[in-house]
Parts: sequence; structure tokens; C-alpha cells
Amino acid sequence: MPNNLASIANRLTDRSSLSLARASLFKFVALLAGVFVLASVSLVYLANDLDRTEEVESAFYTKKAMQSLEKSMLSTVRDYAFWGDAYRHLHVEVDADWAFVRQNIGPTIYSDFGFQGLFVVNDANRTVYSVIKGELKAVEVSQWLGQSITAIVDQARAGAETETPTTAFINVNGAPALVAAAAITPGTDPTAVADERPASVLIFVNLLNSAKLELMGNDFGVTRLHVATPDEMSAAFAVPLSDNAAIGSLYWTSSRPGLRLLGIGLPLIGIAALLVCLMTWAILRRTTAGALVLDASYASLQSSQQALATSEARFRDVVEASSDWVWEIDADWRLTFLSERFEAVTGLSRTAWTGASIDDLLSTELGTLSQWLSIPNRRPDISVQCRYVDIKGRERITRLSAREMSGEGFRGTATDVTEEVEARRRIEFLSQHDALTGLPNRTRLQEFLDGKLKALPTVEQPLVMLSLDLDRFKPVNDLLGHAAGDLVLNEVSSRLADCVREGDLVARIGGDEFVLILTDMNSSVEVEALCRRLIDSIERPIALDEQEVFVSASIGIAMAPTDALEAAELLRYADIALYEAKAAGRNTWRYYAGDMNVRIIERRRLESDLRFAIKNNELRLYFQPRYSIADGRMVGAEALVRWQHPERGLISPDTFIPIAEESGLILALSNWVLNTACSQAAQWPQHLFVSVNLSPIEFKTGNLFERIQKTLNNSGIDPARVELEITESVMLDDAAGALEVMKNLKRLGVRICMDDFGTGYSSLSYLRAFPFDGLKIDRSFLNRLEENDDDKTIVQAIVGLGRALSLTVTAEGIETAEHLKLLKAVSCDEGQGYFLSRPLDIDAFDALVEAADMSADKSSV
Ligand SMILES: Nc1nc2c(ncn2[C@@H]2O[C@@H]3COP(=O)(O)O[C@H]4[C@@H](O)[C@H](n5cnc6c(=O)[nH]c(N)nc65)O[C@@H]4COP(=O)(O)O[C@H]3[C@H]2O)c(=O)[nH]1
Repeated sequence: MPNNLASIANRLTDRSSLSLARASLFKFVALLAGVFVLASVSLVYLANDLDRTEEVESAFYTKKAMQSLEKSMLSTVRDYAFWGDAYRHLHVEVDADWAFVRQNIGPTIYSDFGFQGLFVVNDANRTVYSVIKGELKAVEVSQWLGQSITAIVDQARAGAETETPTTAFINVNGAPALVAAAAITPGTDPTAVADERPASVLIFVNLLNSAKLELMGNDFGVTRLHVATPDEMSAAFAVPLSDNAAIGSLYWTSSRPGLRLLGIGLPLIGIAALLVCLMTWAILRRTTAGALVLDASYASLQSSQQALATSEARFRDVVEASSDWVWEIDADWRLTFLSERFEAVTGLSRTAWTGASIDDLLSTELGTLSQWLSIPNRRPDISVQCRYVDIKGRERITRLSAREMSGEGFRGTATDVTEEVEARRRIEFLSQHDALTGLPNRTRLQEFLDGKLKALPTVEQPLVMLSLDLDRFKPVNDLLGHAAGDLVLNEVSSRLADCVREGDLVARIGGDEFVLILTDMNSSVEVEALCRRLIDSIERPIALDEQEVFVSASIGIAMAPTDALEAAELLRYADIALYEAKAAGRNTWRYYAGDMNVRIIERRRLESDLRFAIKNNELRLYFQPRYSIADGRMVGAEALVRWQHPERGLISPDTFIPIAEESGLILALSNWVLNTACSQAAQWPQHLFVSVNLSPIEFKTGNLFERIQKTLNNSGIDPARVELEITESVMLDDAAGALEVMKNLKRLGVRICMDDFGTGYSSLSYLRAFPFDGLKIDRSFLNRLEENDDDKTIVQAIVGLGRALSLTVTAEGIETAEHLKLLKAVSCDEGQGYFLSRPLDIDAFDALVEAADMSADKSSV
């Protein structure tokens, strides 16, 4: 049975609903057509039958009519023939008066009975009395009839004895006629005595014309009875008038009820068929439309089933391939399904946990999971973070999504997000903290500061911000390496954190820059005590492996609401104060003051003026001659830039070089100096070199080599006559990079000289490692020479060192004859200073050079 059903289903699925519907409908239509054909055939058969019956009846009644006619004529002829008076007046003697005139047997035969012929044939077969159509005529019966009726006459005489008349149909001139004949006898009249002669015979002739036949037919319900035409003669039901067909037959006009029935029935069937056709057409249309819809639904159902199957397969694949596990619970919160991944992810047994409460497995921070699932109108797309303990006893975090099932219960997925959550926490922490020291970073500082400022600090309860920068940290980093620098920063960070109270904030916002936010400082005494503590704490030696490192700090202080109520402003003011603290000699602190800001503004104005100055030729180049100490010969000159400010007059480089360095204008400025210095020096005598100062910033820009090369090419000066002065901060910032640049510069053929030697930390080591050609002893040594014997020794040592390293040693700041004498004594190579010559403008220097040349010429002469 199921097989049968399946095969039917297959057959059904093989054929569309449309074709099925059409096939069924066509069968139905064929059936209906069959019914209609059958009905029509039946109707035709019935009609034929009816017609046949009608014919049979008509024939029957026609015969009846004939018989009735015969009977009537027999009766009539009998009445007149077997009558004593008739015997006396028509046989014994023929008395026309009695018969015709007195109308005993005369015209009434025609007028009453319609017999056209009345004849009396005597015993010699002669017609003795004849009335034709009611008129007395002397005509032989055989003549009038056109034929002999001897047989009829004889048969009538034969019946005389028994008084039996006779009838016979004859044909008279093509029309039938019924002849009734009877022997004239005395009948029952006792007065009339029969003679011996053969009896005379009374003959009535009834000519059956059309009108008479029709009338007769009507009496018997036969329509238009008439003599059959030759065609009708062959009809099955034509009634012959005698055995002799030559006499003719009678026929009638059939009412053909069958035909009438057909006339009514067939159109009805036709109309019914038409209606059925219309209905079928309508049904076909509806069925087609319905079937099309059904087909479409079926196709859609099939594609839905296909999609469902694909979706199921996809779901299966995803469930198996995904790292998530799938769960289902019933209305009692009991786990009814756990996917295979559950074991792989959690290590827990599926079998053991199936049937257990989900609350025993998972917990949320918001309460039990079942409570969360029960939240009315809970959005199904929102997931919840749950915790569980895996097989190894570790707490894991999973993100759970849940949807209510149409029955009762829930199902969903669980994604292990432990790593993700930890990574997020870490990222969150890192986004707010400095990776090296773990201190809050600039972002956290900003948040903290905003929060504190929103609380509106008061003058009595101010918010204090300390901007702290380490002094002497860079050399540590550069000389001892970044690892050592990191250790120092870590140590400093923890010392700073130790100095503040809980609720305060210590943030690291740059390499060696820190910001402290203090909220519970009631007086400047407290603030300063803290600053002292901070500096003391930082100044304590920091042990790094086997050596100790010393750093210090400068602090700038700004307060809210006194100085500002905006975080950015407060930071800026604390920075300004820090700048002042550093300018004040470091290792100290400064409160922000309004005029500091003025100074900053002033500095900004200068920066903008300087930008204009470089472009508009306000810079001037001075040259300070450098002499050989041994013989007092000029060997070269140092190019020193000045700024001829339209309002402020001549401005010293000490004022604007730092501004140029900070604003980035230094490159444009230095280009101008290099080009001017080299093109001027190119015109000097060949034995004079020019020395140009380079800023440490220029070493970091990357294209110093190209710039110098271009300057040399443009000016055409011999590179050997160009000396570049750099300070040791160039090496402090990036020793490896500086070495690379210096080596490249040396390839150009220029000389490199270390400026301000003796003021830094590690000049000696740099001197050995870098390709210097000379060094310039900082003028601070010469300033103190007269009062400090140590400095004399140092100068002597530096000169000795320079000689040992084959460097040209130049003393700067020779202000007195004594300085010169001393330098001569220690065999210092070269010197420059006010005592020998102040820096000169181009014209003055050219004049000096010219004068020097002339005196040299004179001396040589
Ligand atoms: N007290 C005293 N001072 C003397 C004596 N002899 C020379 N000086 C001054 O000492 C400075 C020597 O230049 P510096 O050490 O390279 O120091 C220079 C140099 O570092 C920088 N500088 C000057 N011109 C340029 C330049 O074109 N480019 C760069 N990057 N820096 C420059 O500005 C600094 C100051 O330059 P200046 O004001 O011209 O000051 C010059 C000079 O006028 C003396 O006997 N006694």
C-alpha cells in the first residue's frame, strides 16, 4: 500500500497540476460529450420509434376507416336492396318514378351518402336504372366505371339467398372507388313475391376523391388521407385498397411526432451541450488558473523544500565546522541537546550535562541564565555573556545567544569568547595605560582630568597639576641603551607613584615626561613639599646592574581654578611652568605665572617675524676670525648669523636659533647661512676656511648630505675650506644616525668640528668614535681660567687629548691677553674671541682680510 501511494505520489509529482487538471477535465468533457451523443442518438431513436408508431397507428386507423366505409356501404346497400318495394319497383319492373322522382332510391343516395353512382343491373346484366351524382342518367355501369364489374354483380347475386351484400374497391379513371352491390330481394316484405329470374343487383359506387378521403381520415384521426403517390406506394405503411395493388393504396400525411420531438429535443440538447461547453470552458479557465497557482505553489514548495534541505545541510555543516556549540533546553530549563562541539570546546561530557539545568552549567553577571531568558520581550538578537568552568577547572567566558522555540524552551549558540574578552580587557588597559611603566597614559589622563574638572575645584580645594620632566635622562638612554632607559623610567614611575596619595594620578605622557594630578592639596606649602619629595626621590641613585645612575627632574605647576578650568589649558600652563623650571637651571619647580604666558606669546610673535625675516632678507651674516695661536695668523672665520629686526634691531642667535629649531624654520635659516657663508668664503684667499654652525635638528631631517653637497657645488668652494660645527647633542639624540651622516659628510671632503667641547657628558667617547677634525673648547673654561686652576688643567688636558687624537683644538672666548698667553703656553692650535676680533659684518671682515693680506705682503717683502 505505501508503495502504491509512493508510486502515485511520484506520478503526481512527474506531472504538473495543470496537465493533471486538463487531463481530468478533458476526460470529463469526453464523458459529457458521450452523454450528449447518447442522448441525441436516443432521441433520434425515440423519434423514429414515435414516427413508426404513428405510421402504424395511422395505417391502422386508415384500415379502420376503409372497413367502416365498407361496413357503412354494405349496410346502406343492404337497407335498400333487401326491401319489398325496391324489389317491386326496380326488379319486377323498373319504376324510375318511384325510385327517382319519389326519391325512394334516387338523388338522396348522392346527397345523403355521397355515392356518386347508383345503378340497378337487371337479370340480363343490363343497367336499367342509373343515377349519377344525384341525377338520373341512362348509362351502363360498366361504361361509367370504364370496366366490367360482372364479378361483383355475380357475387352480389350469390348472396341473394342469404341477403349478403358485397363490396369491392375498384379503380375508376385512376381514382379508387368502393363499390357496394347487393341482390334486390323482397326482404321481409310478405307482399312481395320473388320471381324466378336472377335477381337484379343494386350497385352503389362511392368514388373516393381527395376531399372525401381527407374527411374520412379526419374522422379517424388520420391527417390528409389520400391516394398514395407512386413514391408513397412503396412506403411500408401505405394501406392497399385491395389485394390488387393496381387499385391503389391509401396514404396520409404523418404528423411525425418523432420529428417534432427531435425539433424540440435536439436544440435543447444542443443548448445544454453549449451551456456545458461554456461551463467547461469556464471551469477549464478556473481550473487552469487554479492549477497554475497550484503548480506555482508546488514549485515554490519544492524550492522551499530544496532551500530547507540546503539550509539544513548548511546548518549541519556550520554546526560541525563552527567553533560554537549549539544548545537546547526545555521549559524546565533542562538541557535537551548539546552539539558535538560542546565537548571539544568545554571538555565536559555531553551525556552528563544533557538533562541538567542550564543554570548549573552557565552563570551570568546579571543573575541566573533562566532569569535572563525569562525577561519579557527580550530582544532575540541580544546575547549575554556567561561564565562556566571547563573540564580543567578554568573559568571560561562564553557569549550566549538564545531564541525561543515554537514549542516550549529555547535554543541557541554559545561562542567561547574568553580570549577575546581578555584581549579586549588588555587592549582597554593598554589604551589607557603606558605599556612600559603601566602608568595611566595621555588618554586616561584626559579622562581623569575631565572628570576632576567637572567636579569644579575651588581655590580652597584646588586641582593641582604637576608637569614633570626628567633631567639627564637622555644620556642614560643613549649611552647605556634603551633597556637601561626603560629600567630607569620604571623605577622613576614607581617612585612617583609612591609619593602621591590614593586618588591622585600619575601619568606618563611622553618619553621622560610625566603629569601628576593631585586633588587633596590645600596649600602651596603642601605642593612644594610634594615637589621636593618628588625631586629627592628621583634624585636618589638608581641601581642598574653594577652601576648607579643619577637623574633629576624639573616640575611645572598649574592649578585649577586659579590658572585655568580647561584640561588643555591647564596642561599647557603646567608645560610653560616646566619650561621655566628647566630654564631656571633644572632640578627645581615653578608655578605657572601669567607673564610666562606673555613670554610664550612673545616667542610666537618672534617665530612669525622670523619666518618673514628669512624670506625678506633680514638676516645678516657676521664672521668672527679664527687665528693660529702660535703665530697669530688668521686661518679662517666662524659664520655667525644675526637678525636685523626692523623694530627690535639686531637680534642675537641665542634668541632666535632655539625658536627656529622649535618651529622647523632652522632648515631654511641654515640653508641661507650655508649658501651665504660658502659663497662669501669662496672669494677669500685660499688659506682661509669658513666654519658654519649646524643645529642638531638638521641631522634628523635626513637630507643634510644633499644640502651641503648642493651648497658646495653652488658656491664652488673647495670643501676642504669648509668646517661644520656640531654640538654633542647631535650624538646624544641618535648616535648611530649621526655617525652615518658624518661619515657621508666626510666623503664630501669637509671638516667636522665639535663645538662647545667640555659642557656635555661624554665628549671624550664621542671624540674617539666619530670622524671629527677638530674640537672647540667651550668658552666657559676660559672665563673661569683666572680664578680656577682646575680649568687650566682641564684646558691643558683637552689640548693634549686633541693632539693625541690628531684634532685641531680651538679655544673660544679669548677675551684677554692672559687667555691668549695661557693658550699659547699649552700649545692650543687656534683661537677666537673678542680679544682677537669680534664677529664682523661682511664688509668689515672683507676689509680685515684685505688688510691682513696687505700686511702679509709687506712682511714678505
Ligand atoms: N662672551 C664672549 N663671547 C664670544 C667671544 N668670542 C665669540 N663669542 C661669541 O660666542 C659665540 C660663538 O658661537 P657658538 O659657540 O657657536 O655659539 C653660537 C651658535 O651656537 C649659535 N649660532 C650662531 N650663528 C649660528 C648659525 O648660523 N647657525 C646655527 N645653527 N647656530 C648659530 O648661536 C650661538 C651664539 O652665537 P653668537 O651670539 O654669535 O655668539 C658667538 C660669538 O659672538 C668672547 O670673547 N667672549
